[in-house]
Amino acid sequence: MSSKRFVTQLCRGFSSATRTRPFQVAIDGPAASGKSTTAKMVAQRLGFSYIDTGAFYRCVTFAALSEGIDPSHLSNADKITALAEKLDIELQTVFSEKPDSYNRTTSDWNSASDASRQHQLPTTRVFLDSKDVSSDIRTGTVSKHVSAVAAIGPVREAVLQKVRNIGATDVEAQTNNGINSSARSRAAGLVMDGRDIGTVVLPLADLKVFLVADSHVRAKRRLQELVKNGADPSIDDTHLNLHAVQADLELRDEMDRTRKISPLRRAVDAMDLDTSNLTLEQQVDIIVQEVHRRRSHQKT
Ligand SMILES: Nc1ncnc2c1ncn2[C@@H]1O[C@H](COP(=O)(O)OP(=O)(O)O)[C@@H](O)[C@H]1O
Ligand SMILES: Nc1ccn([C@@H]2O[C@H](COP(=O)(O)OP(=O)(O)O)[C@@H](O)[C@H]2O)c(=O)n1
Repeated sequence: MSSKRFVTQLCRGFSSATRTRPFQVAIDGPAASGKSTTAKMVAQRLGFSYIDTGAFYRCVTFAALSEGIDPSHLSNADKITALAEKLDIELQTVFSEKPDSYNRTTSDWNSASDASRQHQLPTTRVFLDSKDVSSDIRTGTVSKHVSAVAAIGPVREAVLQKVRNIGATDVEAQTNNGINSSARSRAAGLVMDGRDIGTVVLPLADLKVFLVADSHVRAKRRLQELVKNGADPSIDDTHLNLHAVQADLELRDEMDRTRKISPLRRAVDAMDLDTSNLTLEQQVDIIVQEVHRRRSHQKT
């Protein structure tokens, strides 16, 4: 299918002109700007479903590397595309099912204990051909190669097809008012994060956010996260120092910004949000409040 036709279908699937479709929030931005953590928390607060599109590109990269295919060789593009088309990728986000946590405000959150906060954070597990690869896809090796994989046009089409299928399942479940503990059937809306969500995947999203943060701040946060998750430099080529992490993020951003197809770009109608001096809770509050504001306008 041609890229243009595919995107047209995707938009139709997610963006009919009627208000029966779920409210869509598109979050884009550079690496480690806080997209996925913020998106999950926004989804939890609002009872929306969540799709991490970066996880799809990471899965394809992990699968290619596992098969000994080097993504930095352009001649391997066909092999990587064939892999992308056949892989079965599933995301499972576990949300707190307590309805009151959807309405929690910053002051509630600040008064909660650390353990209780951690307990309430949603988590996403990623399954590749039914195997849990949530940690495998976050290694330094995968991060180093993922931008090359994401620059291959037919790989992007294969990923979009998979994202669209998941989104369509969400829409169907939401239309049927099915609410259960699965990430697939949370009513009312969808939050998706990535690099081209506001520009290509959900061009008619009800709210587009372009999340940025100073690259030094991003590197500090990413390094902390890698250490917390037990990154092991002996089995991974992660260089666990600030300078190397910052250089890796900046190189990936440059590749993502300058690729020909669906580059990382702020949508013209996106709201800018710089998280450098915000807490996670503050950035979530800002987005949740904006969703409430836009929804109340839509009702009137
Ligand atoms: N405002 C913030 N203050 C402190 N840490 C943050 C903030 N926003 C995000 N983080 C942390 O930064 C790291 C990177 O965020 P993440 O959501 O993974 O970014 P992205 O999805 O854009 O790569 C995570 O460990 C996250 O918890
Ligand atoms: N919509 C998307 C999402 C991710 N990607 C690619 O996938 C990579 C990994 O995305 P990610 O969101 O997991 O990366 P982090 O920002 O979490 O480090 C990005 O660097 C992009 O190359 C993309 O091209 N388009």
